Amino acid sequence: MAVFTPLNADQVSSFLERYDVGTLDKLAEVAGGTENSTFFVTTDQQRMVLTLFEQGGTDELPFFVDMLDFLAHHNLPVPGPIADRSGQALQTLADRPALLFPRLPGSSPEAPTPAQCTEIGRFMGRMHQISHTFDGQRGNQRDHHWVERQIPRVLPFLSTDEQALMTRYGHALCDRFSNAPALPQGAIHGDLFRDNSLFEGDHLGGVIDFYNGCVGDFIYDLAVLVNDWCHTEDGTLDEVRYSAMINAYVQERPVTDTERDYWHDMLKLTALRYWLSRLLVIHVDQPAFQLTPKPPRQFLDILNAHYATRLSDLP
Ligand SMILES: Nc1ncnc2c1ncn2[C@@H]1O[C@H](COP(=O)(O)OP(=O)(O)O)[C@@H](O)[C@H]1O
Ligand SMILES: N[C@@H](CCOP(=O)(O)O)C(=O)O
Repeated sequence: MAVFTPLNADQVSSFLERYDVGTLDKLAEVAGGTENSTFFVTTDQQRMVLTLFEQGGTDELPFFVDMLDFLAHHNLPVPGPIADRSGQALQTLADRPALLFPRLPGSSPEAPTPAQCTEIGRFMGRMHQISHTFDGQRGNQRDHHWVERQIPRVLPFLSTDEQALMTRYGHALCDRFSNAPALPQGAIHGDLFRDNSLFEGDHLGGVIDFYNGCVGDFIYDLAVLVNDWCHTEDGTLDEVRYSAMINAYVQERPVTDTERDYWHDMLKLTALRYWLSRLLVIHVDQPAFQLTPKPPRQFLDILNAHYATRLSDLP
């Protein structure tokens, strides 16, 4: 997908005059964006990314700015938004809210190595370890309450077998989490798929796309990570990647007994969350822009894999 709102070099040059970042050398549209318009901006001083926000709900942008600032100040490899000369990060450009970020190095892994799984597990453990002190407020918009509300919206589009599975799994999981004690919480990424990470070899260059970021259950974040990073093409789960990831995670943030108790159901709940969100994009809440939809089936396979084979417990 190309950008939704094109910009020319004059517009960006005068935009950059608000900042202390040098003068424009090169402007390039980023083809891979799915929700926003993204540009690589290079000046005589630095490499940056400019994002124009195309979706509604921009009143939540200050939360994302605060969260990224917080994480960047704790030396995590995330793009802390660049502020203008008056200290303001959030701007307007071409009638869209706009943010300028440092451009982080690397590319997203397709088949992560165990060493990359160790790195990303360590990143998430460190992020969670510090993030219980983050005081921003935004609840998890894709938790079990959301799952429960969305199930009836997609059922009409499923086969009889899939309807039965979604109803059975959905009710069991939502029931379990509705009656759960409070799980440890803090700032979480909420969508740390491989395509939101950048690696140079086995070194983590950075983590991007925090727009599902919120204050939520730490093991929700970890389960999203495991489901995307540790499944193979045929939907089976790779124990080598999994062990590398969770062992690195618990070295940074030890988990509690309650988290261990809920872990396997959290893996299932988050698989169901993506089966649902991908179905919604195709059948119910089609985006304003034409996108190539991601396959919902992948997450049904992961969900079934969790019911068929229990991964090892959290250390
Ligand atoms: N800070 C960054 N550093 C390097 N590349 C980035 C950065 N932010 C975004 N990108 C690149 O831009 C692409 C689209 O950005 P993303 O925030 O994921 O947009 P969208 O929300 O539209 O999917 C990413 O896949 C990545 O290649
Ligand atoms: N990583 C997700 C896309 C983002 O999820 P959403 O619920 O914010 O649409 C995926 O691969 O489906």
